[in-house]
Amino acid sequence: MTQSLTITRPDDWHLHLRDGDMLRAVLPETARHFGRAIIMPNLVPPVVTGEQAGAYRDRILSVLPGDMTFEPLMTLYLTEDTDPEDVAAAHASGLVKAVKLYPAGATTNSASGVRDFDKVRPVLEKMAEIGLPLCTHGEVTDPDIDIFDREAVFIDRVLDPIRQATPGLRVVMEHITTRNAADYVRSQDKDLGATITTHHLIINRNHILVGGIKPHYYCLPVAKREEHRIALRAAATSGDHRFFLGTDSAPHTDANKLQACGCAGCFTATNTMALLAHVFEEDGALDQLEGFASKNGPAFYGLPENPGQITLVKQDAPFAFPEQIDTPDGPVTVFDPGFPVHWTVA
Ligand SMILES: NC(=O)N[C@@H](CC(=O)O)C(=O)O
Ligand SMILES: [Zn+2]
Ligand SMILES: [Zn+2]
Repeated sequence: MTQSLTITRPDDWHLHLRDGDMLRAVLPETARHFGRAIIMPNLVPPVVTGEQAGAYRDRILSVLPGDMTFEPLMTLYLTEDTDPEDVAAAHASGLVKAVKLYPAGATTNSASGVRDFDKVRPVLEKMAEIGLPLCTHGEVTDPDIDIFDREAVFIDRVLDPIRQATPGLRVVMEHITTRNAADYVRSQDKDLGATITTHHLIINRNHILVGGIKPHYYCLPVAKREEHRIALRAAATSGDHRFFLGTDSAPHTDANKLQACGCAGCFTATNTMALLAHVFEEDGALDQLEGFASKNGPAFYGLPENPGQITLVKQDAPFAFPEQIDTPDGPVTVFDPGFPVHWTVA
């Protein structure tokens, strides 16, 4: 029996498109289903100024296939040298929709990130004044802190102090992976939201480590215990408008994933909407999928919802997604949930 679900065209509030050949190869995977995406600025070198964000936006649009519509929502990479006036001008022109905080060394291409949070105080104050959201990679980098605790410690040591010191600053906790993060979001009555990835709704740390190491499940923040995955599922499917989809689809070639020191990132752009339909149905919450993927994000960012719709269809036979996307740099493996998926986007 075929079942179908039509929802407002979704957006992706946390996406890595990279640049050059990789950008050209992965952009259609997102633009096929999503109307817009918040584009992460962690290129090499990073997208720091408004001028750089404008040039990157042009490069994205120049490789968008002619039969697709897609709006890249640009972000700036926060450094200790970021100029508050440049940020304000990039926001005022409509180009930039958020500023991204990477603690230096926390993740892929974060070397130019922030070490001394006092140095970015003037930028944060300007952002609070003009209503420009801060997106955070919320992990401390202190070598003494266990990697599985780095998100929870970030909330206590960095995020909450920043928010207390900067009233009115709007923050999106990106790719949350713990019950602690979901609870923190729920405990705050304004100016705070969180994105949740597709893969963190599906895998826990056992999937990475049991029965042999699975590099394609390795991303940052690393997946945590099962109780945290369950807490994320509860948050995503609850209808609470503070939680919305940010896939963190992060393409790396297989050559860069499958080596002694492999890159962090799961590539989920291709099958995210099908996987989410599976997950939300499993939790008896298909009616909440549209809020999570298509409504809560625009509401947080103060943007209209997308005009179009997509239809998800459930078939009797499992749908075979491509295992890899070919790029001139080499293949990129598509996230494999490890179970048959009967949903697909019509
Ligand atoms: N999530 C990841 O594991 N990787 C991201 C960086 C990030 O979002 O932290 C990437 O750029 O590859
Ligand atoms: Zn991150
Ligand atoms: Zn990311």
